[in-house]
Amino acid sequence: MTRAELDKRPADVATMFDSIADRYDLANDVLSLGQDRLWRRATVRAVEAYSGELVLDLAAGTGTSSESFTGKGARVIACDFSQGMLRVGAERRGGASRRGVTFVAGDALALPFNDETFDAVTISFGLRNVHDVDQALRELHRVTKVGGRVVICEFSHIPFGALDKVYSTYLMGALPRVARLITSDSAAYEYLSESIIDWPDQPALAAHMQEAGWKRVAWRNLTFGVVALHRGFRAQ
Ligand SMILES: C[S@@+](CC[C@H](N)C(=O)[O-])C[C@H]1O[C@@H](n2cnc3c(N)ncnc32)[C@H](O)[C@@H]1O
Repeated sequence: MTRAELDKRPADVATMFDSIADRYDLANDVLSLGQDRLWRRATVRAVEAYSGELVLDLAAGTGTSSESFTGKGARVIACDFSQGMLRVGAERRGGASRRGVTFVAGDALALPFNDETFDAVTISFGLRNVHDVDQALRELHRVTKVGGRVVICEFSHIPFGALDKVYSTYLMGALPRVARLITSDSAAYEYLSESIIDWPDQPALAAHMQEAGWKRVAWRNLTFGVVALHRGFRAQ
């Protein structure tokens, strides 16, 4: 069985993602009923990276989203601590540095970048898996230039009781069973469901961001709040 527990020990999380790396993107499409593509497009629009800008895509995994940030000429550093996810990403692109995206191994809790390096930092479906969320938010703030922005795309909570109940039933019942058919590893997806249910809601995550130093924090819900996009700015 390959799964992390909710204490999210870094070695367990990295091993779990190593083990599902090959079929990770296919599983996303199926389990989200294709919604993941809409969520990724919304994230790219929120980051709005322009030519000459440098973007950090943290917990980039196989780099599924990373290349879309280069659309207007920005360069992207895709950083992750799972060697398996990085390997699959680099193999698919024919190298670790291609078409404006460079893969770099690194831990969100101690990023291998100087202060004020990036114009924009973003993390999609990664923050929930990090052992110390507040430390990761501080590290993202540290490596962002003054005036730069953060965009966090993460599973969240549906603010309507009845709909949230239906969604929780899907998460705990059907999702791990379908995932087993695709990845032969339902354990990693049981962790996914539990970690989503355990994750702070939209206002609580915004409060964590403010504590880490981010200003003008705001969010918007996607697919009724299944996913939320949080944004903030570095002021000093
Ligand atoms: C669900 S995947 C998301 C991948 C990608 N961002 C996407 O949207 O498909 C979560 C990723 O977070 C990475 N991760 C978790 N904790 C991390 C940490 N402390 N430092 C760097 N990456 C981490 C995992 O290795 C995994 O690739």
